Amino acid sequence: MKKRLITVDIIVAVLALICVGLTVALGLVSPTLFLISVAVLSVFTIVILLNIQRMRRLIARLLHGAGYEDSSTQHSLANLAVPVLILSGKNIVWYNDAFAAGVLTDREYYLQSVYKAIPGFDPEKIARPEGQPLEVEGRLFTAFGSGVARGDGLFVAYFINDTVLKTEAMEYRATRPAVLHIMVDTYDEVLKDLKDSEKAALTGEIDRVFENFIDGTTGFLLRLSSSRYLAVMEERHMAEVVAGKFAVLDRMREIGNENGVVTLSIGVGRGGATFAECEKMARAALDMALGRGGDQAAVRSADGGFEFYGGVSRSVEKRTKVKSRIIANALGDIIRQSDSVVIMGHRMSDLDAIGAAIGVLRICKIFDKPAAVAVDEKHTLAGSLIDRFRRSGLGEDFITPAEALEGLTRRTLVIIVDTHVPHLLESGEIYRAANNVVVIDHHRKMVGHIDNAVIFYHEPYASSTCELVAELLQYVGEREDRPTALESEAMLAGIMLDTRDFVINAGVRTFEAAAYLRRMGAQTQNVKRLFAGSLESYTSKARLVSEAVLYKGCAIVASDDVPADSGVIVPQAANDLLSIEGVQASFVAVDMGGFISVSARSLGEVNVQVIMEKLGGGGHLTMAGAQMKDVSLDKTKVYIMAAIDEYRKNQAEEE
Ligand SMILES: Nc1ncnc2c1ncn2[C@@H]1O[C@H](COP(=O)(O)O[C@H]2[C@@H](O)[C@H](n3cnc4c(N)ncnc43)O[C@@H]2COP(=O)(O)O)[C@@H](O)[C@H]1O
Ligand SMILES: [Mn+2]
Repeated sequence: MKKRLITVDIIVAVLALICVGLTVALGLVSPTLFLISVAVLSVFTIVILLNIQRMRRLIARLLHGAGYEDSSTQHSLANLAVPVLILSGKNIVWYNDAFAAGVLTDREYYLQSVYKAIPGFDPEKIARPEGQPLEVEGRLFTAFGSGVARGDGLFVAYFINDTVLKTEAMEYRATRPAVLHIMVDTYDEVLKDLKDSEKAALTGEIDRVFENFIDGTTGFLLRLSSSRYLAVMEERHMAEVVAGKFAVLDRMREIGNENGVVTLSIGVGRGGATFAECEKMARAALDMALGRGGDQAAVRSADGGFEFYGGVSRSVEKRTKVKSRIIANALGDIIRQSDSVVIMGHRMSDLDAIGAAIGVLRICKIFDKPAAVAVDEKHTLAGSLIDRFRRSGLGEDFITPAEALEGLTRRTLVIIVDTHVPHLLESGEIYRAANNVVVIDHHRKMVGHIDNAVIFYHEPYASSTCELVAELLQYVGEREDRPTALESEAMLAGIMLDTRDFVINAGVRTFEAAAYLRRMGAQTQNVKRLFAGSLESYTSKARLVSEAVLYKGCAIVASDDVPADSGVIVPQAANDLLSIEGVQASFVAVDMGGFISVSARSLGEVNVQVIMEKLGGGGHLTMAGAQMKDVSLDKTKVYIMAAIDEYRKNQAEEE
């Protein structure tokens, strides 16, 4: 077909050249005849131009073959109510009346390029079983076709007008419900000690922000209590709220007084099949937002995934001693009802995990229950603490996970400390084999957390798990049931680790817990000794610190120059880097042989949790980490820098 087109083009060009040549020759022989022939030529050209569409149609008929004319195929396609188009290569050579009336309606398109006539037209996509969605003249079609997708063969395309179906489907999706559970985190704090008129002015400001938030939508917002709201909005508006990264969090944070700023926690359920399902998802999402420290939005989608927005401010301590007392009573009851207790922390346990486990062990001893701490002593960062207990004749308190598993019965209680996600446990097998599980943890809520615990004591506002356990100890047993000095020092070590010696996250309750442990005989100099390392590890740590480069207020180290058993020197180097002037956050990445481990720290101005989440890790605002497989150190450094870039960009936008 292409060849035929070229032949026609050549013949037309040759004839035109002959005409021009003859006219010129005539002009040389007779100027009068020349003028006549020019006039005839002009009239001829005008006639051709006036009939160009008819000629195109004629040529098109010639091109798609005389055999096709008047054929039964042609008649069946011509009369078909479905718009049909025939192409030769990229050129439109035929279409039926339904196509002219319903697809390209403005003029004729014979011998025109289909790509110009129908932008986006793709023969390969059209030939797929699901066809190609196309928009032509404001109408929506799905085009199906067959034939030679490219080249010079014939290609037949059918156009199904599904404008109504698609617009209604879009409208259906855009009007799906999204449910939002909203909590004003700091309501009581900011209103504390205010005069009635001041309270009215401040709550008026809060209401105005909420009104502006919902007014731009077709949804509604209901106040459930002074600090709790429920909103329902259409998916089209929810998508805008998400695209705007929940700007309402920032608007609200602009309100405040000397007591603090107003922060929100928002849980969103979207994509559920019913209102009830979305509401349930929203509740779970709010739980997650609060569990991560508040001042953020958590969005739960139908596939069970979470997305988080915000979370830039420091969390406000929101705990009550009443809750501690209730938990202590409930824990006492369940320990009493069990035959034995196994306590375990997270993998690569540290002083907070083992310190808290030792505290819980004391609670079990108060109730006279056989109990032990399951720990993998080959992979622990709390070796100095466990050794100290062994040297004091208390080695039997520590057993291997395999031994614990062997002794597990239906009535064994498993108490998990310092983590709340199954994949970080010292032993997933012990957890899975347990009938009764209790969780005590202070980490920000993570996706996929343990959901079958009889007691889930989760306090993201606590500095450490040891702080929580030290409080529980004060409410169990009789007056004389007290932790020993050795146990108190173990718990104080956990608090000092997670607060970096009371610098980070140390609230009133932290100091109260520390004071209690001091009263129980804990000596800080003994605790400090648990942190002491060898000269070799000190030198390695100093080397790591010296390799730091500064980038956008952050110190970054990427090194393979660490001893095989580098243990605590990596997090310690990250801690030390924060003492350098101008460093707001530190990131130390090392090759652990098989994977890259990153320790990230900040003093609170930078949320390292958000940055580490971009690398697949997590943690807290001031202390986070990530582990990466199949990636080089250099690449890790690039990823860290990119995550810092994005964080700084978001920070700048929020300011
Ligand atoms: N992949 C991850 N997902 C979620 N959360 C993660 C992930 N990887 C790490 N995290 C959390 O991030 C923080 C920080 O972890 P880190 O490894 O950098 O630091 C922990 C210990 O290695 C470190 N540590 C232990 N002993 C000492 C010591 N003697 N001196 C200094 N530092 C030490 O302290 C961190 C303790 O963290 P904790 O268990 O959370 O209390 C951490 O939360 C990870 O869970
Ligand atoms: Mn820990």
